[in-house]
Amino acid sequence: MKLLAPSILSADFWHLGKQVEAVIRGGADLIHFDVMDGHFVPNITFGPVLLESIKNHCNLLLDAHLMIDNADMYIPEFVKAGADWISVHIENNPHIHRTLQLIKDLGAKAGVAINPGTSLSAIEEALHYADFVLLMSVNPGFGGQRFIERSIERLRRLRQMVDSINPSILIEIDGGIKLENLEEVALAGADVFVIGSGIFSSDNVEEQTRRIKRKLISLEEV
Ligand SMILES: O=C(CO)[C@H](O)[C@H](O)COP(=O)(O)O
Repeated sequence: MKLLAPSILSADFWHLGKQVEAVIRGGADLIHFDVMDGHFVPNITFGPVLLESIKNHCNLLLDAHLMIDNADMYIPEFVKAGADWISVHIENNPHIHRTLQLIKDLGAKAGVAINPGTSLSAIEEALHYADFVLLMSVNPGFGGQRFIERSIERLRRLRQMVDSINPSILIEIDGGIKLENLEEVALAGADVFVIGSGIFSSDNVEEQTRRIKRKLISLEEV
């Protein structure tokens, strides 16, 4: 199963509700939230209040990618606000077992996220207890960046690691994914596709979501 997770980071916030409705009609599986604190990454976005207001009008799973320091302190608030999936970074969460367990104990799916410059070996141990891995294919902080080509090779290696250590884990890829490189990324082993500018920069967000979702469905049969 290939899942589509539009990232609202690139949405038009004046029309946020309408844009979320458009991706739902277009076939999105999750809504992805890029939570940034201006410390771990050089940008500031939003917190649990925004998730909560969307949760109240949306039946899709909400996927919160926490690019923040002191994640343990905020995880309960994100779960309370309606986050179904939460990912935290290996780079600034040294007690990753405890943090992932906290997410699971609160009833959400727990993901470990990894930056392009971090060796995959850093998450090997966490694969035994995570529900998903979020592989960054750009340096986190901003939407609309170019896909880092080496991510394909990393994705292939991660697929092998996951298949041998814990095949139930889903691999989510995030950054620079467009309709044009979807096939290459899917064939390298991704299960969940976070797409921001590749959806929200379109004049027709609903149709663009539908095109991407159709492509993902066709790739499930490959
Ligand atoms: O995590 C992110 C940035 O830190 C974004 O989710 C990611 O970059 C998606 O945006 P785009 O599809 O435009 O690259």
